[in-house]
Amino acid sequence: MSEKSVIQNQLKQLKTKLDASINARSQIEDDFNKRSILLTEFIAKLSRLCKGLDLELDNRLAKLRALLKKAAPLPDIEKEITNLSKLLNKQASKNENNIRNMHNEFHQAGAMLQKAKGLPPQARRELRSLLTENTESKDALIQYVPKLSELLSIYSEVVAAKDNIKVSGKDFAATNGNSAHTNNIDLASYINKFISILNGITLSDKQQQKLNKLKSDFANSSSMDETLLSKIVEVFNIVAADMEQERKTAKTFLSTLSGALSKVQRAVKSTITDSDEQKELHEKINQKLTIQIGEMTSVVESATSLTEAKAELNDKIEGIAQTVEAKSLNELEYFTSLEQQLKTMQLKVIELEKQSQTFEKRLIEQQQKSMLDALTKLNNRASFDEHIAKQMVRYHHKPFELAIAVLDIDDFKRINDTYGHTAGDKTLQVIASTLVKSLDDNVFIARYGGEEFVLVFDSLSYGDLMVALDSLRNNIAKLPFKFKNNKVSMTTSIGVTHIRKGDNIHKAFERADQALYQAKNKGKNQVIYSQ
Ligand SMILES: Nc1nc2c(ncn2[C@@H]2O[C@H](COP(=O)(O)OP(=O)(O)OP(=O)(O)O)[C@@H](O)[C@H]2O)c(=O)[nH]1
Repeated sequence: MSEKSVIQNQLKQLKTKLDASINARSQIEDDFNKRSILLTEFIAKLSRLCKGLDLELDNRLAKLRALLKKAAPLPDIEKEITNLSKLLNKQASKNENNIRNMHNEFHQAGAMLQKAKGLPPQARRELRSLLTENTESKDALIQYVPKLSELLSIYSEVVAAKDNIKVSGKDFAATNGNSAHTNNIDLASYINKFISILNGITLSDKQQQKLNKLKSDFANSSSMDETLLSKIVEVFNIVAADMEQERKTAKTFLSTLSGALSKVQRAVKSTITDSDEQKELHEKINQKLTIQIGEMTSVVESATSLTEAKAELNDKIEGIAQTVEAKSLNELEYFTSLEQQLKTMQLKVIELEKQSQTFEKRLIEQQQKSMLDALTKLNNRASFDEHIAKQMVRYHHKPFELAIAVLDIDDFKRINDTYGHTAGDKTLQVIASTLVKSLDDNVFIARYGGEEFVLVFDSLSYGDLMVALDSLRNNIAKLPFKFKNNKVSMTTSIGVTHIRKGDNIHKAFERADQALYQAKNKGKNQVIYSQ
């Protein structure tokens, strides 16, 4: 083999090693890309979950997403993640404060009730055990705060009324001899007020069943006795049990979230350290290579004969080959360790994804629940407000046959008074399901409150609307209700109007309500259209 071909051969081998080294390098780059995609996905998920919690948190997450999108340097990303962690902690302590206030409110009201005179012994015992059980502050749900406060104030009102009734009952009895009558009137209004509050509470399925049972027991109570007060205490217990459950779920989720975030933070940090060390090592190897190549050039320049040059060049090429080999080896090690980290991170993201899916599902369920009426399972008033607001926006953008109908059950009070509240509830449920069965799927149906329903039609002209509503009215009138062996028929009055140019929700609703009023005045069981 000639000297030239030996050198060519060695150069060829050298080139193959350099190619391998370039390949390893591009694999590392791919790996970096995969990592940042994972991190981006993670942050996107985090943003979705935290959306609306806090404006600053939303902004910080948006900033982090922007950094990831433009592939900003890792230290910048790490800094932003640290800020985010701090903010999440701040958010958590803000929540804690709210909860602590709520907790104090709960206890103050409880203490006040304990002082109330004439509290039956059983209710007093249960109240005491409720307060003792709840001495520790909870991570309870803020949305229950107003409901609980309302319940508490009603509870105190009932207790106060109980005392007043006793006193005024005596006075009344002295002059009139009819204290029982006064008692019943006050009791009915408290029961109605209390029931309408209970209707606004939506709990988990298990606790909701208990609450519904209590609601009907409560409605059937006829005297301000010990059982009635102990039932109110039971309502507290049920709500408190649901709050406890909610607290546990939220706590687990938040700790998983912050755990996952700190793991990601650690992974990003270790990537930075790794890549810094890697950079240093590469620089050293490159320096060594430059020196070795420089030495090769000076060998060629100072060589006096080809043989001398050949021997020296062989040595130098050997040296360079070893350096390149060391470089590839080092890159391979780095690649393997990165791959390992990537796998770990992938697992963490999968785990987090599962957790966030469960949490998201729960949030959606809760949101849906809060848009449904607990008794009839129809949309509730909040849901109607949201629906009609959207329809009005659509209408003002491009008018269409949008109509609102208000439907009210005739003489409903009679059912409650004659057959009891449970019969009244059952009637509401049967009428609700008749509305669903009688109307097309595209009609929006909601329980507006009490015995009043609201319907939204989005494609019927006057004639078709009146046919649909009259047939609905007829279907309800034909329902074969039977209470305490008596056949009872129920009728409804309906007021309806189309939305006009220049209408707002309030004006249109008022017009439908006026039409309903006319229907009632003209003898009930009819549909009146307002122009
Ligand atoms: N059972 C039951 N009754 C309810 C509920 N919400 C409201 N009510 C009762 O519905 C009745 C409504 O009575 P009124 O407003 O006098 O109306 P009405 O008897 O239907 O009379 P008209 O509307 O004039 O035909 C009251 O007795 C309320 O207590 C509920 O969720 N369940």
